Amino acid sequence: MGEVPPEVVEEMQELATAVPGLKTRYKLLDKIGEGTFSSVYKAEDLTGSVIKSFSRHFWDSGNRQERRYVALKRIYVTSSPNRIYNELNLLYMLCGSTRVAPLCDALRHHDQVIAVLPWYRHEEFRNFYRDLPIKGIKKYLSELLQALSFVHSKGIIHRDIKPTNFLYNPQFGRGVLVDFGLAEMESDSKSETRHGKEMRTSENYCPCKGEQSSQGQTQVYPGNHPHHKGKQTSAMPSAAHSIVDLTKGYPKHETRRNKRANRAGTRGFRAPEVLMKCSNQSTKIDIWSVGVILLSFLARRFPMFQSLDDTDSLLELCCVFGTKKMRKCASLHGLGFDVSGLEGISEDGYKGGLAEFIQQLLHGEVEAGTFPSYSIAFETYEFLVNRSTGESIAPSVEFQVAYNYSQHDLKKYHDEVWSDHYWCLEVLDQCLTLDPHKRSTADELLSSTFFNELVDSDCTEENDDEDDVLIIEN
Ligand SMILES: Nc1ncnc2c1ncn2[C@@H]1O[C@H](COP(=O)(O)OP(=O)(O)OP(=O)(O)O)[C@@H](O)[C@H]1O
Repeated sequence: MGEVPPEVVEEMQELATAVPGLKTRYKLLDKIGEGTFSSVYKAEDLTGSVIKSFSRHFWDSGNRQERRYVALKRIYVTSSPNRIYNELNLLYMLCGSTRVAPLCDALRHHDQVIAVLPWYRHEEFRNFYRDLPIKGIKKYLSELLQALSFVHSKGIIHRDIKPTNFLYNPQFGRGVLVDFGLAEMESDSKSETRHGKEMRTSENYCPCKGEQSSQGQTQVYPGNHPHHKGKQTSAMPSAAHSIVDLTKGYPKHETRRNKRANRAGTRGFRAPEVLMKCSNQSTKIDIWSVGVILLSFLARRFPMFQSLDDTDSLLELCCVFGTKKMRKCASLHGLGFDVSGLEGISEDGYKGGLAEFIQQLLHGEVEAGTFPSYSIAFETYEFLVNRSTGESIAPSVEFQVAYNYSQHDLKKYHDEVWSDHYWCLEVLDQCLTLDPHKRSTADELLSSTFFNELVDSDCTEENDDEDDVLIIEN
């Protein structure tokens, strides 16, 4: 570890003083992260109790000393007690998976709250997303989806899936989900239900719920119940809630009530139903964010979407998917969608779907000659061009030299890599499906052909919480 800057040393001293008892159990070593709601420090577990109780969560790098390190997350005093309680409580519920960072210990003194997690040696996404080969992307996604499968099985939505919240080590092929600061129980996210009571009002009802039930079991709402036909009750939505009118803004004298829903998350990663204030949000919002990460890998862009507000974010999606699909998606959530005055947005978006979108992005880089022709990007580009034109691009000389491949090996390599790309694009389409009810679950994705070769090796997640012991002290 390099030299710790004096201001960080001072900050750590202040923290050790602010929380009596901390010094005897943990030795603060460095600051490793700073987010909106917390600062994170690397520390040594002086008593060894954390590692003893949570040993299976620590990644073995071959360096035994590393297994003594923990991460101390100091939650800022500006966070509301409810928020802190929510995060710690959810972390506690999620102790049973090695792909979710467990809460090993928690310290509190007055308004100072510290969560203790194992420390994970990981690589920053920015340093590897351009170069991870397709097999590496497969492993990354499999780790992330297994973490989500576990989280979702507990009925919890993470709400903030993004690369900085999934600590991944490309060398070990292991990843762990962190930061449950925005997470919530799926049942709570549906603002129609509070304290177990159904509260259907026009602000919190989303018609997609009816759509969902028509796809699964039938659910009767006053508006479509035979006895209520023609008798609109005031609590039911009469028409679209509000029009997402991207050109004209909102009507000045809007009489319809605005929709209310949880919109927490990080820009660029939020699912369309979050942007459209759907009150029937589910664990599928996390799957959308997985799709955005996968898009970054394949198109070599990070961040992929950068808009500052919800309207611009919807426009970005509109550029990719086209107005027809976005209108359909909006109507699912009881909204209109009007972009008639805007130029350059087509009805159909990329006709060849996400594959064509990625091809276009990579094409710019091919033209600029910014990536080597034996990289993952070149493989992806080659596959996409071949897919759209049916013509194979001749394997580059650099490629053959770099991998020392004979023609026979090259063909075998291509068959394998291309089938990986084919199935990978299928996973991408399933994640980035606009209709959340048609979007796949983490379990469905994990059983797709793309992950077949990993099934035997690592899709068996142990789920026995027994040896995880939580010690909470004031
Ligand atoms: N257990 C850990 N091991 C190693 N590094 C960690 C660990 N937990 C967090 N970090 C580092 O600290 C950063 C911030 O942590 P975290 O996301 O939990 O805080 P946050 O305040 O909620 O952040 P944000 O506002 O970005 O969501 C992470 O991106 C990561 O780099």
